[in-house]
Amino acid sequence: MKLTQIQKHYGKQHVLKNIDFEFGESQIVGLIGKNGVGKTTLMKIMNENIVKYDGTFSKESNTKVGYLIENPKLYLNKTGYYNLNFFRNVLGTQVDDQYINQLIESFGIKPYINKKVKKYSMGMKQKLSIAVALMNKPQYLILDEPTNGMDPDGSIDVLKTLERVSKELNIKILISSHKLEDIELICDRTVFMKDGAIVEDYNMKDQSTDVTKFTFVQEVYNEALNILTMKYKVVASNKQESIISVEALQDYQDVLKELGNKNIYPKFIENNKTTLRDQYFNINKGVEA
Ligand SMILES: Nc1ncnc2c1ncn2[C@@H]1O[C@H](COP(=O)(O)OP(=O)(O)OP(=O)(O)O)[C@@H](O)[C@H]1O
Repeated sequence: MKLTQIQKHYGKQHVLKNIDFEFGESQIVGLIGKNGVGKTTLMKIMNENIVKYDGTFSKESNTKVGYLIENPKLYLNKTGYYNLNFFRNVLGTQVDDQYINQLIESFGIKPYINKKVKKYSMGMKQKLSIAVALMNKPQYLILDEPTNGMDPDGSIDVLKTLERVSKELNIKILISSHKLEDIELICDRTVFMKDGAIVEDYNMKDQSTDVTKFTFVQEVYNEALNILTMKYKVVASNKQESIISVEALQDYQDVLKELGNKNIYPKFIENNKTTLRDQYFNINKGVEA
């Protein structure tokens, strides 16, 4: 699944600006940003709910996407099992009972699957809604703020369930949130949005590692990123500030040569430690979302 140079306008409002995004190796990607930065719009392009935009969105043939973007549509007067079965029939998917049972196991909803949904807690409803979103056996799942309005315990339960489901069913998940702690808990990569643009792409496995941070002039940023990505492990990249961090380098001779061959000379190079929280506060200038 790949988005290239996506632009979206609503009237005069420029809502998405030059978005490039690909899942790559990551299993769970967090999309973080304040209200109104364009997270939902981006997700609706990925589930093909929005089809009018500039740029390209492509996915491998036969790729299916499950999603939970707007409020879940569950039949509250019916049981959890009825809901799963109903949506299987509505969608006309070919999934068998074994798949439904696997969902029930993976989501840990067996103890109350035969109870009416109106008796469920918010977290239980949310887990059922996400199970419904997987009824088409997708390879990708897109979730817009799945823990919105939940207390911390409920949120952790839903997130840990998602982590398990992602592994057991081998599904890649994109999850938006404005809560940093949600993202830190389960995501292996975080994409930060600000004012309709992706301003940082952060590999969570590399949290707190030593990095070598390059600052460039804006004009060469894209080319510098290409060169560095080919030869080095890019840990974080910030297009807006034209900063690229790679896994710490002992000396800079080789990298300066690589860049110099293309007439690219960094403005600054420094060795640093970086964490998700640092990145987040850097982007939002110390203001919590
Ligand atoms: N259908 C629409 N028509 C006009 N403007 C829209 C429409 N949908 C979204 N917008 C505007 O586009 C901007 C981005 O909205 P979007 O819902 O994508 O942001 P978001 O990051 O998901 O925010 P939130 O966290 O509040 O859901 C907002 O200013 C919003 O008002």
